[in-house]
This record gives sequence, C-alpha cells and structure tokens, in this order.
Amino acid sequence: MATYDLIIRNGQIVTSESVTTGDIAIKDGKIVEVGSQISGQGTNEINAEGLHVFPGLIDTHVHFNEPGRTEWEGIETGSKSLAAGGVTSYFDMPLNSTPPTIDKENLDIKKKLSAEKSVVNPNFWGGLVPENIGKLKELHENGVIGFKAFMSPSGIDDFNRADDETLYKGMKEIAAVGSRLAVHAESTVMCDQLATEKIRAGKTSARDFVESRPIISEIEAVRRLISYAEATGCKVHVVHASSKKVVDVINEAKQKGVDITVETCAHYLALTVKDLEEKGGLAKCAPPLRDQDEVDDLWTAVLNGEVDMIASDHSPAPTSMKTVTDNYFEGWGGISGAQSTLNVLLTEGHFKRNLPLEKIVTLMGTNPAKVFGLANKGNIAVGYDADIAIVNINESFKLENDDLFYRHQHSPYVGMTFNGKVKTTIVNGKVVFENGTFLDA
Ligand SMILES: NC(=O)NC(NC(N)=O)C(=O)[O-]
Ligand SMILES: [Zn+2]
Ligand SMILES: [Zn+2]
Repeated sequence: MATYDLIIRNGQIVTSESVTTGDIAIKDGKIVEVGSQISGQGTNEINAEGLHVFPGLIDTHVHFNEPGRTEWEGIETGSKSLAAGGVTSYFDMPLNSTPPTIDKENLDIKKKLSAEKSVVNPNFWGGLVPENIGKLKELHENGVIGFKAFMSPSGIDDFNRADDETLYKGMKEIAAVGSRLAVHAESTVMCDQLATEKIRAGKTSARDFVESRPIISEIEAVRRLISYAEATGCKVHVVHASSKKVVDVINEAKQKGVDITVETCAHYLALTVKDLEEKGGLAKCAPPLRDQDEVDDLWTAVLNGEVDMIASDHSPAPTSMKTVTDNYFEGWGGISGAQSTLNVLLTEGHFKRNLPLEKIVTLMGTNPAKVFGLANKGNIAVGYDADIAIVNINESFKLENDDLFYRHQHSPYVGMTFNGKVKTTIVNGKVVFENGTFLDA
C-alpha cells in the first residue's frame, strides 16, 4: 500500500526562505514531509526534475462578478484562470457581483456558489458602504477576510462610495472586531473635478484620462485614510497603489506605528501609459497606468521589501466594454489579468530585475497569509495545506487570447512574451490543472 497520496520528486522547492532541491509528500490534502529522497511511495508521483515547485499563490484582489454579473466573468472561469496561473487561493471583492457582499445573506450566496464552482480556495471581502455599518459585525462573524471600501465612486450602482462619515464610523466598527479595511484610495473631489474639466474641454485621450487621476489624488486619499486609522485604531490595507510615491507615504505611517499594509498590482509593474494609448480600453484601470519612470520606481519599492503584496485586481468586463480608443472616459475601468501575475513577476521581476524567487513567495504567499490570518497557506512546509504550483520558469511563451480561461478572452498582456509555464496546479492535495487542461472534479 502506498504511504502517501502524492509525492512530488526532485523539484526546486521555492519557499519564502530558500530554493532547494527535494521531494514533497502529501497525504489527506496536507504536506506531510519535505526532504530529499523521501522513502515510501505515493499513489501518484510527479517527477518535477528541472521544474520549480512553488506554494500555490494567493491573489488578494479579484472581482469574479458572480452572482448577478456572470456575463462579465464567473467563479468557474475566474478560478480556472487563477489555477492556470499558479494561484490556489483568492479573495473575491464585494462588488461587481449583484447583490454585493454587504450582509450575511449575500455572503452566504457567494459561499454556496463558490463551493460548487471554484476550482481553487475562495475567500471573501465584505463591503463597507454607507448603508451597511450595522452589518459589519455579522459579516466578520461569518468569516469575511476583511472589509473593502471605495473613497472614490466604484463604478457600480449598488456599491456606494464611503464618504468621510462612513469611513469614520465603519472603521470604528471594524477596529472593534479586530478586522482590516482595504481601501480604494483616490480622491473623489480631485478625480471628479479634473475629469469634468477634461471632458468639457473635449480632451479625452489616454493621456487626458491619466491626468485626471494623478498620483497626488492617491496620496491625498491615503493621507486622509491614515488620519482615520490613527483616530480609530482600525487596521488598513491600501489596494492597488500605482506609484512608489504612494508606497512611501504608507511606509512613513508604518514607521509611526500605524498598522497599514499596501498592495500593488502586476499591471503597474508591467504596463505604462503607452500601453493604454496602444491597447485602448483593455489597459484602462483606476488608478491608471503610469509612465516608465514610475514603473521603475515601483519596482525599486518591491525589491526593497516596501510593498507587502502583489495582486491582479482582475476586474473583467465583456470585450464590447473594453474597446475604447478615442474617449478614454468611456468604457469599463478594470483589467483582466488573473492568469498572468506569476508570469509578470517572473519575467519583469526575476529575470529582468533579479527579484529572488523567494520574494515572489513572500509577496503572494506568506505576507497575505500572515496579514489576513490564513493558517497553513502560502508556503511549503510540513503541516501546510498542499496547495502547489509546479512551474517551468525557463519556458517562455507568447500569450495568446486562446490561452486565457476568462469568460472573455482578452487582456492587455496578450501578445507579450512571458517566462514561466505552469505545468501542474494542486489544490488541497488534488491535481486540478495539468499541461494546459483541467481535470474533472
Ligand atoms: N468596480 C471595480 O471593479 N473597480 C476596479 N477597477 C479598476 N481597478 O479599474 C477597482 O478595483 O477599483
Ligand atoms: Zn479599486
Ligand atoms: Zn478591484
């Protein structure tokens, strides 16, 4: 009789601490042994010689839009795209699905649908909106990973922006239960006024759109958020910082003792305003893409360990909503990228800028697990859940629309050449994805 359910042999095992050659033994969904030449047998054995074995990564920021907007994306297609990209856990945002996740009933619907349809491990953000301050406690008690608020309009009618009073009251509640508030931090005053001026003057190019959402608007909102964090004691997390200048403000606050963390996204590390000009709406997001000097500076922040985590902010929409080429104030703001985060980190990070592989695990494994309290996820060690991505980091490929598992097969990354072909993805000990195809549940 076999000793283990699965043994992965002779891989380059990547943890947040080291890269070492060895074997991993898995039983009942858990990693039960890590070492060289594990004796005993697995019911299934994978030869990972020449391949890198990463812990399955954690994407802290996706919008899967189900229920209610499944024609934009869905839990099945969204989670498959993550698995194909080496990601085995995700945190689904409370908006773009209708109803949004702003009370227990809506959270229960998400949980049920995800249990049926997700091929990887789901987690849920709860929303903070002006209407649901009385529901935050029940959301927390029912297991949301944290809360999410927008300081500028969300673009979705049933998810209102948190005004200052909502932030203040909501943050007191969230502090009381010991959770963390993730915030889309752009100044609504500044963005609205600048956009109005641009549109009135008929200035609607990619550059005009970017200028209507300047970095100072993020900095101003983050500073305000920090004041509320200091006043309420609420732990906060700034999502999708687009510039090192924003990261710097957050690190100053960290040094003063504020419990604040920061995420950036793969697209701010791989794409620029030039891509927005060339690719049109496919590359439109908020905050917008910046120029190359900002991309380089943001990499410096990542390499210095000043950024806590990297996510995709996968916010998909039908292709017809992403085809803007003249008026960039129209069309959906949100990038389809869930499948490509590891590819960006390997290609732009590891191979171009010497980002150590261990750091990829820190940014998309151990840090999110630690900050959001996911026990036994995000690393490879005995006792951890057997979430694993086996990757040929040296294999390069040109991303084609057909490679994408999204409901709508588009992405600003299409046409780019990436390193890192995900060979096998294992979720809780089970192989779900192998050589480009999904295995039946
Ligand atoms: N409603 C959204 O999905 N918005 C998202 N849109 C982006 N990032 O352009 C976001 O995270 O702000
Ligand atoms: Zn956002
Ligand atoms: Zn988002």
